[in-house]
Amino acid sequence: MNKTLRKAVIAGNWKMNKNRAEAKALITDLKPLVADASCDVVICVPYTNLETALAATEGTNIKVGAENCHFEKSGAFTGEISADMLTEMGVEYVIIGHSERRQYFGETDVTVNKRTKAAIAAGLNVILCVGEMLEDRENGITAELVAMQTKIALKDVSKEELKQVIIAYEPVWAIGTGKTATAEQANEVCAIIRSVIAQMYDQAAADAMTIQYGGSMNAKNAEELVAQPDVDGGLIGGAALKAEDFSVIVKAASNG
Ligand SMILES: O=C(CO)COP(=O)(O)O
Repeated sequence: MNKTLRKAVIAGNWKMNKNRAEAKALITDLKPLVADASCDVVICVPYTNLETALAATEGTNIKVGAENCHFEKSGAFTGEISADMLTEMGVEYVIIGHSERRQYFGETDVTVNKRTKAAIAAGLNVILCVGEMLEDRENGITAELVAMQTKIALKDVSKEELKQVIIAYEPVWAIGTGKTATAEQANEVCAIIRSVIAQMYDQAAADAMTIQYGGSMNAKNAEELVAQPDVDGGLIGGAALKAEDFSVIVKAASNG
């Protein structure tokens, strides 16, 4: 399996953090620090910061993403945002199926699949999140669960469309807890996801698939994680809110 076949992607997930002034300041600090990155750099920000982030990153190597989108094109869906609304603004990425959406907002594998397909159809790049809860890991069903999440999320997504998808493996027990998966654990599950892609599509598609790790990745542990053969970068929460820390992770992925 040749890691050089795919590009590492470091994506920040700001979650529900930063007002517009803070967003602008963070991006201003970040720009020079990641300007020479050889991996892709993405920041996924709250809807209210998208316009600010797009303006602040113009002409740079930093791409902008949203943290979710709805599966319908328009209609009576109070509080939702469609994929077309995002692309119209110039947004290029969207996170779909984050565990916080699944845990707190009733997101299911089926709605993750619908949102993934809608985002792809609109031309967005999808960061598709999968990952087990601590209980699942303790019950020894991590591989089965993550395989199922991946298969349902990608139902009816063609091999061509798959090029618009990045998968983020985020063990729920490692998110925001300071408890990182070991490099071996992260690599093991990323490799399982890759084998699911090989089964669903083919080996070439699996080899080309960017699979990130996410969950308490920080400036200290990033290097070891992104050096793993099946880990192609990361989806970063807390550490993405600090320009210096995020840039250290970007540098680690540029070398890894
Ligand atoms: O959920 C995450 C990224 O989507 C990870 O969050 P933390 O890096 O804060 O653990």
